[in-house]
Amino acid sequence: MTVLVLSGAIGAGKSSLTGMIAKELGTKAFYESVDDNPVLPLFYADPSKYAFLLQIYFLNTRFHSIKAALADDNNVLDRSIYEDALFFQMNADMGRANQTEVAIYKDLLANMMQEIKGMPKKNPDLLVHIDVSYDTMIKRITKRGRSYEQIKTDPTLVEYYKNLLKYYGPWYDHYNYSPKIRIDGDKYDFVENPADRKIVIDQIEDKLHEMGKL
Ligand SMILES: Nc1ncnc2c1ncn2[C@@H]1O[C@H](COP(=O)(O)OP(=O)(O)OP(=O)(O)O)[C@@H](O)[C@H]1O
Repeated sequence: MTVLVLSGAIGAGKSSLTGMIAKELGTKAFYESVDDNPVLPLFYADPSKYAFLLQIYFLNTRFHSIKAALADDNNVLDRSIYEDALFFQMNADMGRANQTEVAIYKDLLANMMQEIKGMPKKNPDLLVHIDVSYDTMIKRITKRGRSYEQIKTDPTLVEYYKNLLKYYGPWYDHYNYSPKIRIDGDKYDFVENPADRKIVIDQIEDKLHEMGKL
């Protein structure tokens, strides 16, 4: 039983790589559903009003998929629950949530994680983190074209995205729930280039071999 979890900034390619890993390893993919998230467009339009509600929404949906994934056999999840606290902390630091909201969120998250501790598997086996620069992130966000994420429509997102990348470095360094591997998302275009895809998949499989999971 092996559970992999992907992490990385907006547009890093987590969902695409999740599908590729699942296909290669013959495992089941769990996707965060973005397009039917009713709070996300509200949040982008008015972050201060909806930051807390958005976190509660994500916490709930991620808890659903994490429970299903950890109770089942070999799985790949396209986003880790551990990154949500990073997003919320950053939004709070930007003045979009108050300390009471942060405290309630952290308490609820800790309470939910206690429930996971009682499950057969408590943590993922491997975190696959995709590193991207600001330029790559913007290229992918533009290519994908979700209207509310575009910096052309909302120039304040430039600061939001740059800030997010600043939070991701220390977040990855401190992550210690499982072994981890870093993928260079600038160097390897695993979506468009089959040779790059093979290199990335090999890196992940080598890591799993090294861990005795393959
Ligand atoms: N905890 C969170 N707080 C605020 N916004 C979040 C949070 N989690 C995800 N988002 C937002 O949800 C959207 C989707 O995020 P995410 O990075 O998971 O998917 P994605 O952009 O499709 O990634 P990828 O291209 O790597 O698959 C983005 O607009 C992101 O800013």
